[in-house]
Amino acid sequence: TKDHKSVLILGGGVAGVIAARSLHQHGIDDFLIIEARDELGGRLRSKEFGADGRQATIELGANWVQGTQEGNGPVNPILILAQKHGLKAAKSDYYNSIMTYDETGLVDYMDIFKDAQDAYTNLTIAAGVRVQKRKVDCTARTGYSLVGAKPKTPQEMAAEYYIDWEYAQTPEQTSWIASSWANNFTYDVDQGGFSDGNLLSIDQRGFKHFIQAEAQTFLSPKQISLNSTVRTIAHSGDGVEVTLANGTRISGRYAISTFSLGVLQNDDVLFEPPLPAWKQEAIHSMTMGTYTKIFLQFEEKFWFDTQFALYADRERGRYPVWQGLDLKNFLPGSGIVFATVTGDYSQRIEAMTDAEVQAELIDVLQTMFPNTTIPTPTAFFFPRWFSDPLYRGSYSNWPSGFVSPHHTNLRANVGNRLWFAGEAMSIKYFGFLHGAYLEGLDIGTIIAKCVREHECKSLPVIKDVSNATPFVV
Ligand SMILES: Cc1cc2nc3c(=O)[nH]c(=O)nc-3n(C[C@H](O)[C@H](O)[C@H](O)COP(=O)(O)OP(=O)(O)OC[C@H]3O[C@@H](n4cnc5c(N)ncnc54)[C@H](O)[C@@H]3O)c2cc1C
Repeated sequence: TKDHKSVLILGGGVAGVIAARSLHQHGIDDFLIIEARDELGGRLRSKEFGADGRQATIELGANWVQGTQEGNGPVNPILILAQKHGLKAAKSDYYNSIMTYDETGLVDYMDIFKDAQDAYTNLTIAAGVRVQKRKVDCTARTGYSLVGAKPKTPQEMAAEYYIDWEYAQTPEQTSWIASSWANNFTYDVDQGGFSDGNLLSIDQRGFKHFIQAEAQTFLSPKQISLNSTVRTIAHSGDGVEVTLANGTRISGRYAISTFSLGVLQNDDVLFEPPLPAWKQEAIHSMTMGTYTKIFLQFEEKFWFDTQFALYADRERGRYPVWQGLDLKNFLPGSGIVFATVTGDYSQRIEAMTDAEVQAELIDVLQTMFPNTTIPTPTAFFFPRWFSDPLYRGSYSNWPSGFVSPHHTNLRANVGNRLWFAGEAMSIKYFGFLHGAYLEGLDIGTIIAKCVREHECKSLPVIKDVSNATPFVV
């Protein structure tokens, strides 16, 4: 055993760094962040992309501060950090700076696009009514159908997709109620949200800069162990012992696992003893979505001048959303454009070669721009989040079969010594950076109290998640 610490923080993403900062702020510095990669930031991952001499920093993972602040209302804590550390970001105009395409090229179907937004507003309002009436959750697809939105044409499906791509799963896979509150608590000022504004990081130090700079304000090198992959987490009433891939063992009185839901679901890290049944049920009942950005660089820009473009294919989810970076206020002259796919489509392309995916994208661009001969890109890249054993997807999404007690259990500690934090544990902001931040803050604060007072007050657990009314067959 190499070391003994008061607290082991497993994972150095936003939740891990902010948990560490909470401990520090409460006078506890005897902790160690154990991180598999060679830097802090987790799903804030940037990359130098482009042909030689024409490279730019692109974001493979999180890119937006989603929901900023309106007036003196509640502020997204990520915005505070971004401003504190001078992050360079541009205003993202999702709904106005957009052009629409289909299989015949440029076609204006903004009326359909607006109808889809109205349908989504109706969906969230109807979800609120269900909450008040204590009605059960259903899928967002059920919700859409009940508010009368039944997209059938490629344009209608693409317009609807422009809302659900954020959940990285289809309305069939997504909770009607939870997706609505997730939207409201981040974007809807009338419902206590931050704002409907979004800032896209174009900082050439990478979006990760804000969290790495924050870490530098309080962390010393001896509090971080990089390039250290955790294989097993042994936990008992006395503490936690972690074994790394190289055999090193590190122990702590407490541990906070901030690994993604996907990592917990796929046994990439083993718990000894295995996690209790109530915890496993919660872990496997939430879902991990995948959101994939596919980057292309060309010698010259030949595409739209708006920030976004929507492409309606006959197949729902086939390369529907495009974003240009070669724009004033973004990365002018970069020649970079990227498409986003999500969910099952992400998994599909992860199973293909880069060359195959590139060929499909060129094909779609050729359809969108029939009067241009699409040249060969000078650079091409997309990350494989779903297959990556450090993530197994991009972020969590709440399915309709996942009920509130499941969430209570997902968040709960196991015994007094093993705790959990990270975006998936945030009831209001699951999926988002600010969800990871607020969970790190909360659990770090709880553990600081545990360490100081030698006693821990557990989070609630519901051992048997049961129906209010039994099934009668
Ligand atoms: C493609 C994509 C786009 C996104 N877009 C946005 C966005 O625009 N805005 C937004 O708010 N959110 C966005 N998100 C979500 C946001 O990135 C996450 O919610 C947040 O970064 C999660 O932070 P975390 O600390 O909970 O987890 P993580 O960042 O996953 O931190 C966990 C850490 O554990 C490490 N780890 C994993 N396994 C091991 C192991 N065995 N041993 C040691 N270390 C390990 C990982 O390397 C990681 O650093 C996006 C995510 C992705 C992937």
